[in-house]
Amino acid sequence: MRIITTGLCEKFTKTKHLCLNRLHTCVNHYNMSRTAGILIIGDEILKGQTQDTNSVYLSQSLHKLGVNVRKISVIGDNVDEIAVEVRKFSSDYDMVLTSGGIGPTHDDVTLEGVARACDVTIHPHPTLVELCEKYFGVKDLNSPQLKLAHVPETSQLHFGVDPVKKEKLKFPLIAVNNIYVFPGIPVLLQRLFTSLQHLFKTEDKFSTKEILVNCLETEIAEVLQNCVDEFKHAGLNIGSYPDWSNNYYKVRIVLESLNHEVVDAATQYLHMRLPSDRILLNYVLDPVSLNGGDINATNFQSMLWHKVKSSLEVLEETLRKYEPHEICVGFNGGKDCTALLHLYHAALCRAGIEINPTNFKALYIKDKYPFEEVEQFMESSVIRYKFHLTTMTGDMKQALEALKRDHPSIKAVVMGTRCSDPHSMDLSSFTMTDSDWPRFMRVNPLLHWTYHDVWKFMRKLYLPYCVLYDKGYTSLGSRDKTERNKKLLTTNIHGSSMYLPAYTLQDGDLERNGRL
Ligand SMILES: Cc1cc2nc3c(=O)[nH]c(=O)nc-3n(C[C@H](O)[C@H](O)[C@H](O)COP(=O)(O)O)c2cc1C
Ligand SMILES: Nc1ncnc2c1ncn2[C@@H]1O[C@H](COP(=O)(O)OP(=O)(O)OP(=O)(O)O)[C@@H](O)[C@H]1O
Ligand SMILES: [Co+2]
Ligand SMILES: [K+]
Ligand SMILES: [Mg+2]
Repeated sequence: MRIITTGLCEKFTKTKHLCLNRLHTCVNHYNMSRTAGILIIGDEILKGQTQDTNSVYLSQSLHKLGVNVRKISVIGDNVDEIAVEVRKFSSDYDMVLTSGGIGPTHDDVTLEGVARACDVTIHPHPTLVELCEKYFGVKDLNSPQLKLAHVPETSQLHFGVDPVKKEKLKFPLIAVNNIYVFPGIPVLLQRLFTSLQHLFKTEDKFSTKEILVNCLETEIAEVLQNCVDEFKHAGLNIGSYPDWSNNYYKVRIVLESLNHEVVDAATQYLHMRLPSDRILLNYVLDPVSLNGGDINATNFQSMLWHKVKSSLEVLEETLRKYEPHEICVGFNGGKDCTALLHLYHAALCRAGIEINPTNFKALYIKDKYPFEEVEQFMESSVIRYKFHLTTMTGDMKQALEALKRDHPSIKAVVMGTRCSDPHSMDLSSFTMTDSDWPRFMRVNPLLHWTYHDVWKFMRKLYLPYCVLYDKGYTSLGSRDKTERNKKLLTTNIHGSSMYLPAYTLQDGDLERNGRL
């Protein structure tokens, strides 16, 4: 390997360093980027009374600007502790960003801490005094209003310009050496940061690639370690993040470097060594935003496409017969209504109906012992699809009576019932409820779908579904009356028993095996 030792890397003039030839990669390029430390200050955060969002905002924003955030620290409103931490951060990192503690009350001591860290005193800054006097109409230097004008002697004031309105902001960001003192109020902090990005911006940009794998972390740890070793001089950062809630992958591998060639090479390295059938290549992060555009002939085998088309026709007919606010989807987090919900959303989009909680409604009849996982999934579905969920409790008939009474505009319930469900053989696409039931039109677009059709549809489109279906459940009722399907019980390579996911069930007729 040829080693260039002459001169400085064109990108990094900070330190003289070696460049390894092949990838033109600098030893520890990654670690040589501009570094930052973030200090979150406030007793309320340590007590858990306020949730800190500023560190998330700052670290994301700095990362986008090519800054390597090395540490986030949370400390209380204590001058000594602030001074110690600021001093350490200031010498350890290229820049320090603090949040909080610059208000007018006794517990706002950040600027005092910063002054002490820099061995300077606090004084009233003429520009700030003038600003505060104008803003608050108070002239007394000892007033709380003018406390805001007392800053470390060597402070620099940075006046930002609103990137949209192009107006100069009223209050500046206070900086002492490499320490930037932000207010704790998130909107103020964000406004200041966006208006002063140039202070933090670097020449660098992180290049990032993701590999999603459907393996356990234990199964890929060795390959990842080999990759780390292989690229250890190339300035590569690899993260492995398990996701327990995703239905399609178990681990997200993130590769990152300031040199995109390193990321490309490492990605290729991993693609060659990870089990290829476990790597997700076309994962769709947000199937909902496709507005049903993914529901087309190319995505499905012809038999299933035929059924999908018929179901959409039933939904189109429903939308001709009823106003959107007269329709709701019977949604209990089960697999059939999850597929249905997506189809109905697509039908609304295709009909040019705006997606909002008035036009898109669902009904949940909650029984006494719901699975927590089901309810979590339902909550995330509400956010994902932006529908209004009406929740009714009690026995199903009573709940439907209450629905009639409390929501008289609802005339039709779209359901995920299939012919193979109990008592469902003779249903049609449009069947009124039985005479001894509260009267609603039951719309059944999925009647002719099989168990496997539902899974093929959902998994092809990467629709999220309730995690219980990945843990051996194949049909869901209440918690006290639902078990995993024994047909999915198997033994893993280490000899312990485990359940396979619902979509692997061979015989669809056995889907209700776990229903007691
Ligand atoms: C909106 C709605 C209308 C229903 N109408 C009837 C009905 O008319 N006759 C009936 O026997 N069951 C009716 N049911 C009950 C369902 O057929 C079924 O028993 C129930 O959804 C429980 O299904 P599961 O056993 O698969 O969980 C209705 C359910 C809902 C949500
Ligand atoms: N408690 C409920 N609240 C609202 N709708 C319901 C409820 N129970 C059933 N439904 C409607 O009836 C349909 C048929 O119920 P079923 O339990 O067979 O299907 P699922 O819950 O979608 O899936 P799974 O068969 O896996 O449980 C559902 O798809 C849904 O539209
Ligand atoms: Co170099
Ligand atoms: K990890
Ligand atoms: Mg169910």
